[in-house]
Amino acid sequence: MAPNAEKIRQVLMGVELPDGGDPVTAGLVKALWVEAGIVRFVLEADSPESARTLEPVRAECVRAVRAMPGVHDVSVVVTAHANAASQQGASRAQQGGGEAPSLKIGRHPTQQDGPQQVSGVDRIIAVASGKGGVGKSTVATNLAVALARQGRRVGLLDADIYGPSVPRMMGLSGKPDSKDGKTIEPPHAHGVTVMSIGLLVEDDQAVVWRGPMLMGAMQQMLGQVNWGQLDVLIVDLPPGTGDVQLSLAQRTRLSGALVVSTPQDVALLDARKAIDMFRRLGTPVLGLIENMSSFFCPHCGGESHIFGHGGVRADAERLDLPFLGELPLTLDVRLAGDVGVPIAAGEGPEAEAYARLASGLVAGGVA
Ligand SMILES: Nc1ncnc2c1ncn2[C@@H]1O[C@H](COP(=O)(O)OP(=O)(O)OP(=O)(O)O)[C@@H](O)[C@H]1O
Repeated sequence: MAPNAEKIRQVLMGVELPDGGDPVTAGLVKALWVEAGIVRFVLEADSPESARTLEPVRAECVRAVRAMPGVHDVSVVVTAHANAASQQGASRAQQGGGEAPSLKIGRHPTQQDGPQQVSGVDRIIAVASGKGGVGKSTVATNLAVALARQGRRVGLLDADIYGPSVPRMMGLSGKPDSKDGKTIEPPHAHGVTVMSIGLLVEDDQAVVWRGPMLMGAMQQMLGQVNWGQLDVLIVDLPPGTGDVQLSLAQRTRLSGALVVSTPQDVALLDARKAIDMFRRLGTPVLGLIENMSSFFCPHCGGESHIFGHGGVRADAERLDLPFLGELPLTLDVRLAGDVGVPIAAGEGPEAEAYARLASGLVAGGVA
């Protein structure tokens, strides 16, 4: 069985620091993330100088965690403390050595007063989920395509820092261009203008970003990308209630959020946390969507409810929120996502389900 975060911490307490003690007790282990045998964390040093001395510790941490039964992938990155980096940046700026505007993603954010409108974009809808893997990116992608098929001018921003899957689902790869060195030209696919953190950084780079860098990256993807004129920008958020969600809701004028969940109790529990977060942030929750609602066996045609059924509708009623529909669990949806042609771009019952979802949002004036 794969170990949990607590077990990983215990093992890391056996790793020795050069001047004695261990990285956990010394408070160096940050952003520990464990899922299905994959372990990622940051060793955060006080300064760039001490970060350089931590390489042997990093290697030892990787070795120790990798030796644990059930672990099959370990990634550990050493960073210097965010405050140390920003203090250095500030002092450079004071000395007249401030950085030129750059397209490098992951810089610290600039100051702004309250939530901002994104130039040329009429509405921004965040697609959120409490739990990972419930199909949030699938819904965001297909909804964007379905809206575009109904004649809306649609953008899709993949802000899922920890698992950007929109490029694959939309069939996109390669770094986007910049004509003037200041603005990023986003690619287009299936009638949708798309930008993803996954198109801008190496696979494992953004995973180690902390709050300010995430905020900076979000600000750049909204403000430095040439979105053109859009009726609606769909933002695929990371799962949960972290820095990206907070930063987006506080810094950008959102029309609202759609919350995707499977009908399972564990997913619903997390979805309620996401709903609560949006309510506290003053972001309207536009409605709840039940994904993987029913499964139709391709062999016998029988219907089964693998993750239960109706739980999201019941929650929507209880929380007095709109229930926007049920989307089936089908092999074709998964295959379509894997080959980069979203199911909503074709014909059939799944595409019709997305078309209904899209027309409901258009009719309601939110998309
Ligand atoms: N209705 C569905 N039917 C079949 N497969 C689905 C369905 N919805 C999602 N999937 C598949 O489930 C997997 C996870 O979906 P997806 O990446 O959209 O989830 P997510 O909630 O965005 O995950 P995370 O945010 O944790 O990366 C993908 O392989 C996707 O193709």
